[in-house]
Amino acid sequence: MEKSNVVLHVADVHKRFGGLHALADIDLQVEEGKTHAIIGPNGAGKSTLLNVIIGKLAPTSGQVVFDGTVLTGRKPYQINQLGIARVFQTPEIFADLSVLHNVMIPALAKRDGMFKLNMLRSLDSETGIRAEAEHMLEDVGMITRREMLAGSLSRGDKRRMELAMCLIQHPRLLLLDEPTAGMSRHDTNTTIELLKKIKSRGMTKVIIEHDMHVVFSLADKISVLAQGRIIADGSPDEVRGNPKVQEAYLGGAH
Ligand SMILES: Nc1ncnc2c1ncn2[C@@H]1O[C@H](COP(=O)(O)OP(=O)(O)OP(=O)(O)O)[C@@H](O)[C@H]1O
Repeated sequence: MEKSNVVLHVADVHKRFGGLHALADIDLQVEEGKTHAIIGPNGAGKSTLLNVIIGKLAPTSGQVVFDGTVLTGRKPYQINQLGIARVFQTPEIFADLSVLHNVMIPALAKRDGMFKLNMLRSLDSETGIRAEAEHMLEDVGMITRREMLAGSLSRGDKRRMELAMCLIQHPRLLLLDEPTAGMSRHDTNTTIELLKKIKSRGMTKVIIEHDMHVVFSLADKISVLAQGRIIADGSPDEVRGNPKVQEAYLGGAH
């Protein structure tokens, strides 16, 4: 029996790419309202695991269960509709549209069941969703940039906009793939504060991150992947003191 506060359960997942066992025996339980970090050296399998969760990759065996619903076999947009949003390592945005319109599109897509091209024509008449998008942009500190073209934003601002694009969907689970990659220390700290603010609202988060400052600032629980296996699982203090983790990092690229 699964504990009732487990909202995401990756159960006995394996993923093979030909002869490569990229994920082996993965059992991961993410509790409601917590921030769960997945860390590990380069090539450990972190992105593969995230892609299995969001339905971009099918596991070779095992399954992913979200709030009692089996995700395995569903398409990424169906998984998104169940309340899982992902902030990508490389933001997926409409470069030629304004920041405000970019944030409105996921809300329209959620309301209508999927993205349709004719949504782009009706953006200006959607006053309710516009107001909500403005609210989200206030939240992420981007309201003054709402009329800028998304393609002209700095990398840090693109990521903030993308976070607003996720938040407007009111996901139950937010997946963050290296949310501070390529950011300056100042932008990284602003993002940490922003993510802490979201945490205080009770949203569950799974975060993949290389920057240990970010991981230890945010995570309630950490799972450490090395060569496709979870080698340690626990609170930040437990993981920090674990000799297997130190060995994996010393032996790896970090
Ligand atoms: N589509 C694929 N086909 C074949 N091998 C793949 C594929 N995707 C990933 N791999 C391999 O699977 C292993 C895990 O890769 P993955 O990208 O999940 O690691 P990661 O922990 O996210 O690494 P990084 O920190 O460098 O992003 C690597 O050896 C990688 O080369």
